[in-house]
Amino acid sequence: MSDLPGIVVTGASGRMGQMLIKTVVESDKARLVGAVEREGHDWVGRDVGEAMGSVALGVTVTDEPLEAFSKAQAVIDFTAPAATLQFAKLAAQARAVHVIGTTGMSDEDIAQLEPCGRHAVIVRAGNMSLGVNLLTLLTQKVAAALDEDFDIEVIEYHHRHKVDAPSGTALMLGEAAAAGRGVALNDVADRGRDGITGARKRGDIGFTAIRGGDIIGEHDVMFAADGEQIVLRHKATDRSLFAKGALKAALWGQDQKPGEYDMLDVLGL
Ligand SMILES: NC(=O)c1ccc[n+]([C@@H]2O[C@H](COP(=O)([O-])OP(=O)(O)OC[C@H]3O[C@@H](n4cnc5c(N)ncnc54)[C@H](O)[C@@H]3O)[C@@H](O)[C@H]2O)c1
Ligand SMILES: O=C(O)C1=N[C@H](C(=O)O)CCC1
Repeated sequence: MSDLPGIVVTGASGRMGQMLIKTVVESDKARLVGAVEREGHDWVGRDVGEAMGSVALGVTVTDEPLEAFSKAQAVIDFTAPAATLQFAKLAAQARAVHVIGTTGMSDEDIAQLEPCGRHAVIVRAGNMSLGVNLLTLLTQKVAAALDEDFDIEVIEYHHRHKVDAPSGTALMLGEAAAAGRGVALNDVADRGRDGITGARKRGDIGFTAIRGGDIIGEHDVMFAADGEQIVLRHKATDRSLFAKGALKAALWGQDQKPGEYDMLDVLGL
């Protein structure tokens, strides 16, 4: 039996779930020990490789997360907020590193992770890519250098299936811009304009969400003043980017003390 860290992937049939399974199986630094789907899903009870239309991997998809987590060193979880909250408690119980890529979590949801982080390592980020995490630092720097003559707008573009807005990445970038300005994002965020909105309020950080086709994920941070604009942009062209970042976080988490971390910690940025 290999002593490589054992990984469970939740939401195994999802866009990210399948990409994560492929990434773990192809890695020589980890092994796949479990695949979890929701109760009633037609993949439950099937070999996950075969369910993905490929060769058998010897891992049967289960709807019993605790049983799967107890055999693992890490859980990689890109699912939905309610599932992630349940998985956080179970990963803490199993003392497994919990890598959370799920977005759309409310402030109340995020607060519920705190007790879990006392027992296990949690790494959570709305975007696991090096490029976006670097972009948060650049955004903070540019926002700090410019005054409120520059309106800040975060524009995000995603595929037609995405269910949450603004994207987790857009919120990370908004937080970074707010930090650069020395304000709390919740005090200045302008989300979802419609109708007679009135003119833009000075100092607001706006969010625009575009949904269509198969766009993997694109983000612009626009600083717009009279006579000039600066646009910082990240474009993801392959979902494996997020899966590779998540696996990196799961491995990094093996050597950390219980607590809540983000990708800046993992990447040492
Ligand atoms: N942080 C990042 O880098 C990053 C990158 C891409 C996507 N995401 C986020 O990951 C999440 C998933 O995205 P997706 O495109 O793969 O969505 P998806 O809808 O394709 O997959 C979600 C999967 O979760 C499963 N699921 C839901 N509830 C479950 C439960 N209780 N138990 C087990 N499985 C459950 C669903 O059945 C589905 O297979 C979204 O929140 C998305 O925004 C984050
Ligand atoms: O496909 C998605 O959904 C993505 N979600 C993340 C977000 O909300 O920012 C990262 C990009 C892809």
